[in-house]
Order: sequence, then C-alpha cells, then structure tokens
Amino acid sequence: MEIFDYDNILLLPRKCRVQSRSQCDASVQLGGRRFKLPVVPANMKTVVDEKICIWLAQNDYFYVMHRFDLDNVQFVQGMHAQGCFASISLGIKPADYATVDRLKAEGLAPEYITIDIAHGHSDSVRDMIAYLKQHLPDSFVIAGNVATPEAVIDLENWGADATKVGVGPGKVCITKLKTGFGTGGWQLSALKWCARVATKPIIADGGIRSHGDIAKSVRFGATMVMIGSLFAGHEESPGQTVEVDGKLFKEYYGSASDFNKGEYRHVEGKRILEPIKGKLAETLIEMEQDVQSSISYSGGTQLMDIRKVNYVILGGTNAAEHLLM
Ligand SMILES: NC(=O)C1=CN([C@@H]2O[C@H](COP(=O)(O)OP(=O)(O)OC[C@H]3O[C@@H](n4cnc5c(N)ncnc54)[C@H](OP(=O)(O)O)[C@@H]3O)[C@@H](O)[C@H]2O)C=CC1
Ligand SMILES: Nc1nc2c(ncn2[C@@H]2O[C@H](COP(=O)(O)O)[C@@H](O)[C@H]2O)c(=O)[nH]1
Repeated sequence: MEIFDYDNILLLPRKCRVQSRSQCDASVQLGGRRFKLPVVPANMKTVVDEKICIWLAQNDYFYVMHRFDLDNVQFVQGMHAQGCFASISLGIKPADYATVDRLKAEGLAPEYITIDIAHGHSDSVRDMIAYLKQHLPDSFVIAGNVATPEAVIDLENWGADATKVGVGPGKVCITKLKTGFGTGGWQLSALKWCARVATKPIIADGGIRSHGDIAKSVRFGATMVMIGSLFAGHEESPGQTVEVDGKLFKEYYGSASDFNKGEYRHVEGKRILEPIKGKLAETLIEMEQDVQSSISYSGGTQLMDIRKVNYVILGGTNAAEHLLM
C-alpha cells in the first residue's frame, strides 16, 4: 500500500475547459441537501456555537453542532424555529439514548445526526445506529471516527448513511503519541484505502492545513472534509481571545483534552493558540474560490471532476507518477 499525506502529494492538471473559474461549481450534495462547499467546520466547542451554526445553515453551508454542555433538544427546536436544518452530534452513553427518546417524544427529527466518538468501529456505535434508525428513521446518520476499510464496511452495513474517517490526524490531537494508533501522518492514504470499499459518502476528518488539501481529499474519495484548526481562529470563533506580545489569538482545544473534559482522564487532546485572521465568511469565500480553481486545474466544471486527475508522490523512496486506471 502507498503511504502518503497531504504535504507530499500533488495533483496533476488536465486541459482547462472553462473560460473563468467562476464557471466551476464547488457545491456538493449530502443527505438530500446541496451545500456550497465540501467543507464542514469541526463539531468542537472552540470551532462552532449556536450562532455560527445558524449562520452556516442560512448561507447554505453544512454544519455539525458539538455535543458538549448542550441541550440537543433545545438546539434542534431553535434551529427549526429559525427555518434551518438541524445537525447534531451524539455519543453512545445513556444520556445520548435519553436525548433520542426526548427528540422522538417531542416529534423532533434532526435532519443530520453525527455519532462522534474516538473509536467509532465498535459495538456501541452499531447499537446507536440501530437505535437511531428505529426511533428517528428520517435522520441522515453520519458515524465515526474510523481508520480502516473494515470499519467503513461495518458502519455502512450497520446502517450509517455516511462515515467519518480520521483517527488522530487533528492539529490538537495527541492520540498517536498517547496510544500508538491512528492515521496521523498518513491520513490521505488512509482515506484512499477506505474510499476503495465505501459505497456511501465519506467525510475526511482532520489534518487539513491549507485550502489545496480540500481538493486532495476529494481526489482520494472524500465527499466532504471536516476542518477544525483552520476555522478556530476567526473573530467570531467561540474560543477565548488571548493576547500574547500584542498579538491576538483564539484558543483551540481538543474535544478529548482536559480543557474540554474538565478532568485529566483518558486525555487525547491538547490546547493551542490560533492567530486571529478575520471573519469566517471571508475564509469560506476564499475556500470556495480556491476549490473552484482546483476544479479548473482538474480540467473539469464540477467538484467530482477532481477525482479524474493523476497525482505525484513527492520525495521518499516511492516517488512516482500515479496514473489513473
Ligand atoms: N478523531 C479523533 O482522532 C479523535 C476524536 N476525539 C473526539 O473527542 C471527543 C470525545 O471522544 P470520546 O472520548 O470517544 O467520547 P465520549 O467521552 O462520549 O466517550 C464515548 C464512550 O466510548 C468509550 N471510549 C472512548 N474511547 C474508547 C476506546 N478507545 N475504546 C473503547 N471505548 C472507548 C468511553 O468510555 P471510557 O471513557 O470509559 O473508555 C465512553 O463510554 C469526541 O468528540 C471525539 O470525536 C477523541 C479522540 C480521537
Ligand atoms: N485525537 C483527537 N482528535 C480530536 C480531538 N478533538 C478533535 N479531534 C479531531 O480533530 C479534528 C480537527 O482536526 P484539524 O486538523 O482540522 O484541527 C476534529 O474534527 C476531530 O475529529 C482530540 O481531543 N483528540
């Protein structure tokens, strides 16, 4: 198996078919809705809050609300009251089952539910998918996180409508160091490996450091990418603003860090500071323009045309041009 990551792959251009990059369509379909970009901000406390989720939904971007210190039922009610789709996260503990029961009792079906645990290839996820399919059958269920084709096959067979791939590639992740496991350092080839067996959409989660990594993810099989660090440093980001030597930063911490958990137990995340870089809306517009540009380099007009390009692996002993077929 080829091992590579975002920083040692480059995609190869094909003859351009558009007069302007504005003719390229960066939108993507997921769960019956079309979104402007194949990008979703990570469901983390320092990345999204209710206000950001409303803005994203109203502006045709996908979002997944985090599940920490939050009443999911109130959140779904609030989103529906604003005329927005509801997209929540759940774990697999008794409190999460109680949330499903309350949603059902209130007649509230979130349009999207993401089951979000560290080791998603597990019976506990199988059981939660089954419970959701029984009690909230209209919700589109995303399940993760996983790292292998076996896991993608199992989650799909258990009823997941999409899977989330990425164990340990995140910027505030220390899973690799603490456990010796994961896709940190080879997330892009893990995605390729998983995509070969997937029959439903994959969300590639973690490790995106520049906008070009979005196109690389799509090339290797992602329908969408989940991004934390690139979104955590905006003026409206929910993390605390911190001043260091006259410069402004936002805190960004892992969901499995002691900062999020409130205790030092099974910690697999850390806290860092991200420089503040302006408004979220501006970053999303720049991302859209960059993805449009990627599509034009692929010789296409639609997002999935990026899947057709060849690529090279830079450096290392296995440097080579990789042709399709
Ligand atoms: N993408 C990634 O690489 C990672 C992401 N995270 C994020 O951190 C947050 C917290 O995750 P998580 O701790 O799973 O959520 P929860 O705190 O909700 O725990 C979920 C349940 O799974 C159990 N559990 C957690 N890890 C394992 C494991 N390795 N093997 C067996 N059981 C396990 C926990 O029990 P117990 O605690 O008693 O073991 C708990 O019962 C999530 O948002 C998750 O996405 C965390 C780590 C890696
Ligand atoms: N191992 C851990 N992974 C975590 C934790 N909190 C979040 N995450 C994952 O990171 C991505 C975001 O990655 P980024 O590279 O874009 O910053 C996020 O979606 C989660 O899957 C954690 O505490 N430990």
